[in-house]
Amino acid sequence: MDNAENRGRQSRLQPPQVHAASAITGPTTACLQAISDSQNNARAQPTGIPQKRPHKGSVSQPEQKRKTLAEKAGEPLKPANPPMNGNLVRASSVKGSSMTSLAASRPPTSSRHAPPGSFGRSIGPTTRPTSTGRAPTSMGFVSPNTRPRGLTRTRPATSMAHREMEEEGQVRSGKGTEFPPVFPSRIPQSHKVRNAARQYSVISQSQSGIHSILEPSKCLEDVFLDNQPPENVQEGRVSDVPKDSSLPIKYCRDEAARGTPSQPADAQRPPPTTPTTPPTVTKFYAAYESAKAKTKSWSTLKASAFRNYYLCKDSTVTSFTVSDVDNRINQLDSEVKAMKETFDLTLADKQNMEAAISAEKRKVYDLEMERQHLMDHNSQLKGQLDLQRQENSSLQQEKQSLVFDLEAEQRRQKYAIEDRQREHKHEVDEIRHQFKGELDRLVREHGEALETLERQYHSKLADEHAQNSKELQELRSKLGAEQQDLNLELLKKEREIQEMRSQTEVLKSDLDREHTLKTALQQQIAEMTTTSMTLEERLRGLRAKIDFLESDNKQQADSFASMEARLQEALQIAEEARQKLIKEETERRVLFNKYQELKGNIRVMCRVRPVLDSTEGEEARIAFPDVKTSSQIDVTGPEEKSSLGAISRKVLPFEFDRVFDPSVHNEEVFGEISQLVQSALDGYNVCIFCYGQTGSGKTYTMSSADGMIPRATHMIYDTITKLQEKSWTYTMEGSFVEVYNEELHDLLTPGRESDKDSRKRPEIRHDDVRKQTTVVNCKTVALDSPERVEAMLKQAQNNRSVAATKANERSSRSHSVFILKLVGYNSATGERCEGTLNLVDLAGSERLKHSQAEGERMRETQNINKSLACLGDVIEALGRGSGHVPYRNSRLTHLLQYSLGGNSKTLMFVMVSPLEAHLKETITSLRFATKVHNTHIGTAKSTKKLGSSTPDSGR
Ligand SMILES: Nc1ncnc2c1ncn2[C@@H]1O[C@H](COP(=O)(O)OP(=O)(O)OP(=O)(O)O)[C@@H](O)[C@H]1O
Repeated sequence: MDNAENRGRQSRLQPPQVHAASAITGPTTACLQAISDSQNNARAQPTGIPQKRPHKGSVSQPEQKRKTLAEKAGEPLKPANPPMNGNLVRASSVKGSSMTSLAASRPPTSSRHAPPGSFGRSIGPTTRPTSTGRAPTSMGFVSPNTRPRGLTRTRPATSMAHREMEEEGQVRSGKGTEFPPVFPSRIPQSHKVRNAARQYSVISQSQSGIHSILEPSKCLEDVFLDNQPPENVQEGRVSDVPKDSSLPIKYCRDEAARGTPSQPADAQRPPPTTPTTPPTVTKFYAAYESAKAKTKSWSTLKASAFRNYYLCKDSTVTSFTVSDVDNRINQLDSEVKAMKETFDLTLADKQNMEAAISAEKRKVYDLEMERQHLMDHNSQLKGQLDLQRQENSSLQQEKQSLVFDLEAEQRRQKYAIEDRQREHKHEVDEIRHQFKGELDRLVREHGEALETLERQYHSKLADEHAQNSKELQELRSKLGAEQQDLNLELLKKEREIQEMRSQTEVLKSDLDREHTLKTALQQQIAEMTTTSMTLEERLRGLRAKIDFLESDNKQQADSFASMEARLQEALQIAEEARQKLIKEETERRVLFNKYQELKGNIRVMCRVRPVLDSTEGEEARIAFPDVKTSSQIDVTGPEEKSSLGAISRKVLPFEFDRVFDPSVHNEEVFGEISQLVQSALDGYNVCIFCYGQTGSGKTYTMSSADGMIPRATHMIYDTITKLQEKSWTYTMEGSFVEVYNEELHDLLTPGRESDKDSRKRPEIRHDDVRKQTTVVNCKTVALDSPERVEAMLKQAQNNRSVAATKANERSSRSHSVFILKLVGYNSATGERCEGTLNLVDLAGSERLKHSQAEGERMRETQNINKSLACLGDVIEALGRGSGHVPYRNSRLTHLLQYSLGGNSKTLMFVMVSPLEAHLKETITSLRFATKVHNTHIGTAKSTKKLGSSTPDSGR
């Protein structure tokens, strides 16, 4: 359609009559206005929807005679068909549904104005609320681009279609609801083609599922703008149009199409815009044009045959082709068949859609029911809430009233309490006042009574006091006299005690002196006895002389005087002799020490024990060749095999300070060491130790009943006793310790408590000034009698035995040291001396090389090896005169530090087993002893070397 033509036609449109317009209901007016706006604004916005058309197999129905606008206006208004409810509108957008089917499926009771809360309310054309925004509906008809509307404007029934078109524009022009084909003969070919194209599009799209209610409106708009629309087709929404609608707008169009004068509308309307032909339409237009050429004659014939309408003044039929009627009829029949098929398909679609609609309806119904149920529930809840609120408010009011009551009660109670307090205060004041008076009275009475009683008691007390004082005075005087007597007696006794003490002291000193003098006098007496005897002889001679000289007295007196002088001379000589003796004792000590030094500070002696019984095994070949000096021992060594296979045994000679054969007893042995014990008494540190393998006789030599220790102590007692004559007094203290695994243990502490508590373990302390060693945490026994020494040795032996029981042969694996401290004082000369005698029983030396011990035994062996090696190192260092002597390398040498060097004297006994089985150990011990012996200092023997071995005759 060209624009000029449209414009011309539109200009002929008459505005609706006022009365007719007034008869239109609100929505209809709004619909008209929307249509008008739509047409004026853009042709692309369709406003008309074709009326429901019957489709009963025929292509078209003969049109009813149309009434003019005036005729229509003259008719009474028919009641409008029920407006399309939401279901219908929604159904219009369902794929494949047609307007006819929609109209048919519309429920007869549906109302355009659905009740509030119904589903239709959300989409129906009801009056909108005066709001600027439109609430979205459940069906989603509201577009975000919805244009603003007037506040009071009624929503037209076709507004949905208009909005859809506004939103989607011409893009969706090819879509739409299927509607029956229209073949108006008065429609220009272009419109026919367009309608055919739309029809085709509708059919095809209905099958493809794309459908819209808007498209028919546009199609009709395109058609009816230029031509009269068929009856029952109304501009606007389908749902708004009744079946036999005769709305003024249609007649306006009719009038305009027929040229009936009408109100000029061009002045009020903007010129319509040229519609844009969609590409689909263009395509089908071309197809239709080609088909038109073929069916032109048929169309003409059809028009003449079926529709006299085509023979009107506007008819363009110019010729008729009669000869091809049958053919055309056949074609028509085929077309009709095709159309029938199309309608059948449409009907099927319709049924499908109806089923879908009914399903949706059910859903809607269910939703509606659910919503209704929810609303009911909500209303119930609301009711409950209201009830609760009412209850709450009533409770609040009740609470408020209670609060008021409570406050009032509190106030009342407060006032009552205050009143009570006041009353109580008054009462208390009154009572206090009364009691105060009463109290004052009672106090007064009490004071008076007290005063009376006090006076009475004072007088009584004064009497008693006087009496007591008198008695006390008497007693005091009595006690004073007694005390005085006692004091005097005490003083007397004290004086007597003092006198007794002084007398005792005097007697003691006299006794000492007498004791001293007694010895001297005994000598003097002896001398005097001799002298006396001589004198007696002389006296007898003198008596004879007296007898002879009886007559000569003077001669006798001279003789007595000379005798007196001789006696005095003898006494003087005795005193001089005593002084000389003391002096000689001191000189002896010096000379003895020098002698010991000349003999050497370290001496080595060898002792071979006897074979105890025959079960001990074969006896080794040990010889003692030097019978005179007894200083050599020859040991026949083990068998040796020469390169020629000859077996020989070497004789190994060893020479020491003294060698004791098995026949020598402890007494003789002690005779050799007694000089060293004397050195200890003289104030020297002496160390005597026994070295040798287990069972070689170390303990026997040292600690047996007649061993070195008891003999030394006995000798010391004897010497001390003798020295007392020379004004020497001695104190003697003994201690017995054991060195086991490089730890000191006290053998005199019962139970070995020191082993349990490390704080009580014996510790070595050296006094570098006095050159003395002290063992702290160690029991020291004052040995004031030989019995104490024996008891001490017994206890030490017991303790060591206990340990030996627990640790198996403990005595063989520990060093025992008997320490005897000797402190002497010479009261005559004031000399003082302090010496120590150490008697050491070393652990068995055989473990040095041949032990295969493990674990605890290995530790013991290592400690024994270490201590014995350290002892050898110390002795070697002393022999070399080394500035540093490694005393601290072992606990044993540390303990014996001041008994192994300096002015100390050391004696080593090397003990030898006589058995052949112990030969190796014997030779080892003798070699070690020789090494020590060769380190002698200041002795000629120290330079002695071992003599060459004399080969024994082979077997
Ligand atoms: N000169 C001797 N005369 C007689 N018997 C002796 C003599 N020497 C040792 N005996 C005996 O030999 C045995 C072993 O002696 P003793 O226990 O003194 O050896 P030991 O070297 O001290 O051993 P251990 O190292 O195990 O203490 C003892 O029975 C002892 O009485």
